[in-house]
Amino acid sequence: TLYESFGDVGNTTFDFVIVGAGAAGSVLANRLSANPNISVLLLEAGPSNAGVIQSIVPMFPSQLGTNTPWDWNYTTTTQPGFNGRSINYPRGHMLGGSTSVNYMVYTRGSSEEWNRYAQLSGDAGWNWINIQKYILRNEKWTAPADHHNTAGQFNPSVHSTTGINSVSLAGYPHPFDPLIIATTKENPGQFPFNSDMNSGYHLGVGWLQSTIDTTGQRSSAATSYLGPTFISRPNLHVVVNSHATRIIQTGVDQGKPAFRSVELTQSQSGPRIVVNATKEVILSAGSIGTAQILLLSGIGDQRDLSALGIKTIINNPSVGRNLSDHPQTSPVWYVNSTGTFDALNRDPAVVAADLAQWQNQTGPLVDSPLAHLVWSRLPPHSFTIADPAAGPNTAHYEHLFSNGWARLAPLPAAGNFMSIGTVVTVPTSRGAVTLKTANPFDQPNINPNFFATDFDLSAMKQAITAARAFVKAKAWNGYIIREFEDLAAATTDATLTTFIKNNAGTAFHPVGTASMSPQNAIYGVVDPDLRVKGASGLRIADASVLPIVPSAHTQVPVYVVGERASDLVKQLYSI
Ligand SMILES: Cc1cc2nc3c(=O)[nH]c(=O)nc-3n(C[C@H](O)[C@H](O)[C@H](O)COP(=O)(O)OP(=O)(O)OC[C@H]3O[C@@H](n4cnc5c(N)ncnc54)[C@H](O)[C@@H]3O)c2cc1C
Repeated sequence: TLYESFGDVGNTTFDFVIVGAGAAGSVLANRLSANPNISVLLLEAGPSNAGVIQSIVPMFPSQLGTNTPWDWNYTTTTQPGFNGRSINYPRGHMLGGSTSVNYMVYTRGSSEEWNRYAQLSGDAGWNWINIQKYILRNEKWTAPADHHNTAGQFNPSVHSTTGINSVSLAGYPHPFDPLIIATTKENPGQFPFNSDMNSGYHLGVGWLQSTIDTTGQRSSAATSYLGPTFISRPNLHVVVNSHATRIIQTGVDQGKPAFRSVELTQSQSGPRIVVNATKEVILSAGSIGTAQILLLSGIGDQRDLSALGIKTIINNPSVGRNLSDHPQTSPVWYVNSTGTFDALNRDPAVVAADLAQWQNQTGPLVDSPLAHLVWSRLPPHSFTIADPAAGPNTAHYEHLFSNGWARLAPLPAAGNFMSIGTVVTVPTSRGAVTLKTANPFDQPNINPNFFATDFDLSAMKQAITAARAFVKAKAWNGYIIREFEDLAAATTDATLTTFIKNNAGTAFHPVGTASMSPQNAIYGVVDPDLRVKGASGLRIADASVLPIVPSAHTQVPVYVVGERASDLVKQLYSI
């Protein structure tokens, strides 16, 4: 049942209390409440997703960001690697969390990535073979909105049609689709075609798969795992506009502090309410939210906490540290086409016409602003550090094609564009989330520490050079007019560095602030079963537990975390 007001729930004790209704929290709420004898409270700080058209229409994620009620409106600390800029750092603030605001790219990562998670956590349960069942439970492969012939655009044998979260190929063609495919034929050495990058082998150029359903609507954790048949369960209580301010020690179990209470409020100045879990509290507030709640609750680096007057209950310096995220830049080209989505961003009449088509499940709005993806490796001798990729078949960088101007900076008044989002997917820089104050409503300090290492900047330069090589293929003659001015000015190593530092931002994939580590490791925040080290009754399931950012967009990995966490909890309590 969905509640706007906590007072309507009529109870303060549940089997499980889950904080955060994002990619992982929604999965746990669904899977644990499948047993009608188990009561679950799911707290979400943001509003409901119901009727939010900007979230439902796949083409509109750029309307869900900073200065909207659906974003946390975070900014980073000043980033030396970005010429001292501080950037907006979007995180979803609504039911479904960031899956309600994201760009819907569906990528599982390489098999090597998961095998590395198994190695880093000391638990084979996280390896590629063993997580397959969670991928299959999550994914519901569906026909794209235009029902075009998809033969050769994906490999049906690696997909599931029986899961819960819709995934499809693009439902509207882009003018450059044939040019991208022609490039893979012209230059298969550098840009080989990959018929399905979600098979465990992701290198190459492939058709984009997105969490969009067959009617051309976003499929999020809210529309799938918290869809009408699930959210109406009487034993599942979902309360929106509920900000968890801290977790509270409730006793000591076998020498460990137990945390089975959560304090929340429905407005900054409103009363604080305490809710209790008879079994567990599960934090799923994301890489920023979970770290902040732990620190506010006295779980963190004692030196930092005492400086803010917070009593330390578990002294663990790993909390909030080890933040890793993907840096991204957007090289842009002028193109000889009126079939880009730039007109949509200039002319309200085009928006109205496209929306009318979308109501009939057709037209350009049934897709996200992204198209094909390319996953590539740097040449073997182009870097001197140990290979930061999970293995020889894991990409160092990614290209994302967009059929228009895809920068956050304002669209120029004239011109048609193509963007190639360029992402370093194995960054070696590490940052941190720390508290600014002890007030739960003050933003924490968020420092992704972008381009803190030479490798990360060098990889970005090489990735942009590769994007330029891609559009040099003959297939693009007559389509590409020229590079956008700032890219065209980046002709030397120094000017390319300036271009990158002035333009780079986040690819929105922070992880690692409550990392899992082997059972007895003295670093890390959770054990491989995702229980908080040194605590009782407290688990974490969200992006924060991933020890390294995967060479992938992160929603699928986090859905897997949610599914596996659900299994581990159900097994432990025989439910
Ligand atoms: C703009 C954007 C674009 C992205 N694009 C893609 C993409 O195309 N493909 C992809 O795979 N991934 C993408 N991602 C990343 C992906 O969505 C996230 O990795 C994933 O959703 C993380 O899941 P999570 O459960 O850790 O956190 P979230 O999904 O962010 O959920 C956390 C939830 O906890 C709530 N919360 C936080 N603090 C509190 C509190 N104190 N009290 C109560 N509730 C709280 C939040 O409001 C939120 O609902 C994108 C993310 C963003 C922001």
